[in-house]
Amino acid sequence: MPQSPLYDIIVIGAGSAGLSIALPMHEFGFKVLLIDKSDHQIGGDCLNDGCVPSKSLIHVARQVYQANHSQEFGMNISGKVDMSKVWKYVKERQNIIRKHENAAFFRNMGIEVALGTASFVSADEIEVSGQVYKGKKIVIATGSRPKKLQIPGIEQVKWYDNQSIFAIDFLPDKLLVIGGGPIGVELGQAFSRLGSQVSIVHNKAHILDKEEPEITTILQERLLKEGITFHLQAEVLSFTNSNTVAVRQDDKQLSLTFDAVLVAAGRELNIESLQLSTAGIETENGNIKVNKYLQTTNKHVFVCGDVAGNLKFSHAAEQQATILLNNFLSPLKKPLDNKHMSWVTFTDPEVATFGYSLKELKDKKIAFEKLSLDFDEDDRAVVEDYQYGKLILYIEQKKLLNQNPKILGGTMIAPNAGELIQELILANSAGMGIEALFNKIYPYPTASAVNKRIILNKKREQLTPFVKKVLHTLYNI
Ligand SMILES: Cc1cc2nc3c(=O)[nH]c(=O)nc-3n(C[C@H](O)[C@H](O)[C@H](O)COP(=O)(O)OP(=O)(O)OC[C@H]3O[C@@H](n4cnc5c(N)ncnc54)[C@H](O)[C@@H]3O)c2cc1C
Ligand SMILES: NC(=O)c1ccc[n+]([C@@H]2O[C@H](COP(=O)([O-])OP(=O)(O)OC[C@H]3O[C@@H](n4cnc5c(N)ncnc54)[C@H](O)[C@@H]3O)[C@@H](O)[C@H]2O)c1
Repeated sequence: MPQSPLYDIIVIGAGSAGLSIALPMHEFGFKVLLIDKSDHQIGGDCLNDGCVPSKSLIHVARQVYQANHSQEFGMNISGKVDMSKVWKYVKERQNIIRKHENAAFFRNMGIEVALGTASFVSADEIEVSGQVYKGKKIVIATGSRPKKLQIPGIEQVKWYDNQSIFAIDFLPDKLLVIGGGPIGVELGQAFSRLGSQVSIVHNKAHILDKEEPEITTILQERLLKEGITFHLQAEVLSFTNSNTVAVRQDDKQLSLTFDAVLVAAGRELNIESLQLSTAGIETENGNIKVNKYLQTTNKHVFVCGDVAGNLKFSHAAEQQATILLNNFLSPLKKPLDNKHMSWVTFTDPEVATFGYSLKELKDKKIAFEKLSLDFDEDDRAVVEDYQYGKLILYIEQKKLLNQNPKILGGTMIAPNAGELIQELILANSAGMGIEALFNKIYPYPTASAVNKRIILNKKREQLTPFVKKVLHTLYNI
C-alpha cells in the first residue's frame, strides 16, 4: 500500500477563507495542499457567485439608473437593457480576478492543488478523486450555499439563487425576491434599476434585520421611491402556478405574480460530503462544533470562513484566517472576537456598520452613550441630494467629554457610507477616542465631515450656563 503524501497543511476549499490560509502558509515555506471541487470553483462564492458578480451588477445598474435620471436635466434616454451585454461586463470583471485565482496559477507558485470533492478517510487523511493525502493540520474552508426553500409548487417555477441568477438570460418584467437580507436587497435594487418590477417578500418586520431599524427604515423608504414593493412579516405559502405565489401578510392572503423568483433566504453550510465523523469531528445543530480558537473536536482540524457558522463575509473569512495563522505560528493564542468587525450592504444608499451593536452593548452591560446625526443640514448632503442620510455612533459613557470617550460602534446610511465610515472603523479598532475626530480638519465640503459634526454636536451640550460664565470670565481677563 503506497504511503499518503504528507503535507504541513491541507486546506479544503479555495474561496476567500482557504486562499487566506494557503497562500501565506506557502509563503512562509510550508508544504501546502489546496483542494477545491474544480478549477472553475476556485475563488469560491466571492469570485464566482457572490461579491464580485453582485458588485459588478450593482455598478452596471447604477450607470443605468443615473442615465435614466439625467432626463430631469433635459437628456433624452431610451431603450432597454441588453442582459447579454450586462453579463459580458460581469464575466469580464470575474475573469480579470480569475487570472490570479486558478489551479495553474497556484501550481506555478509552488502550491499543490487537488481538484475534486474532499472527504475525511481518517483523523488526518483526506481523499480527493481516489488519492489520499495526509496533513499535520487540516483546515475546513468549504463555505456555504443558498438555503433551498421547500415551498409547495416551487418545482413549476423559474427560480434562481445566487448560484444561477448571474446567468439569467432575460430581464424579468416582474421579479419576486424571497428574503430581505443583504442578497435580496442588493440584487433586488440592481434588477429594479435595470428595469424589473421588483417585490421583496421578507418574513421579518424590517429588511436587513441585523441592522438598526432607524437605518433600515430610511433604506426601505429610498427603495420604495425607486419602485420596489415590500411585503414584510410575510410568509410565502405556495406557488399556485408557474407565475403566481400565495403570500400571507397581516392575516390576509395575497396573490403576487412574477416572471422569475430570486431565492435569497439564508445559507446552509457545506459539510455533508466531508464525512466529518470519520475524523472525530462533532457537529451541533448543523454547525461544526469548535472552540474559541476555531479548533474542532479533532485538535488537528480547524474551520475558517462561512463554514465556521459565524459572520459570513469575505473579510470575516480573512479575519478568521489571520487568527488561525497566528495560532499556528505563535504560542500566544488569539480567540475569535467580532468586536471590531464591520460590514457594508452595497445598496444605494449604502448601509455600513461596525463595532458593537446596540444589542451587544446592552447584553454586555457596557456603559455607553448614543449619538445621532441626521444629514439634513450637511452641505455635501444638500448639494448631492442625500439629506436622508444618518449616522449613529456609540461612545463610552464618561462623566466629562474631555475624558476622551472611545468609539464603541456605529452605523451609517449614505451614498458611499462604506468609505465614509472607514476612519470611524480605524478609531474603533485602534482604541482611539472622539478627540481624534474632533481635532481633525476636514476639507470643505467632504462628505466624511459628518464624523466630526456628530462629535461637535455632543460637545455643544457641554456649553452649560456655568461653562459659558467661565468662558466669559476668561475672555475678559
Ligand atoms: C450574492 C452574494 C454577495 C456577497 N457579497 C459580499 C460582499 O459584498 N462582501 C463580503 O464581504 N461578502 C459578501 N458575500 C459573502 C462572501 O461571498 C462569503 O462570505 C465568502 O465567499 C465566504 O468564503 P469561504 O471561503 O468561507 O467560502 P466559499 O467562498 O464558499 O468557498 C468554499 C470553497 O470550498 C469548496 N468546497 C466546498 N466543499 C468542498 C469539498 N467537500 N471538497 C472540496 N472543495 C469544497 C467550494 O467549491 C468553494 O470554492 C456575498 C455572498 C453572496 C452569495
Ligand atoms: N454586502 C455584503 O457584505 C453581503 C452581500 C450579500 C450577502 N452577504 C452575506 O451573505 C449572507 C447570506 O445572505 P442572505 O441575504 O441570503 O441571507 P440572510 O440570512 O442574511 O438574509 C435572508 C433573510 O431572508 C429571510 N427569510 C428566510 N426565509 C424566508 C422566507 N421563506 N420568506 C421570506 N423571508 C425569508 C430571513 O429572515 C433573513 O432575514 C449574508 O448573511 C451576508 O453575510 C454579504
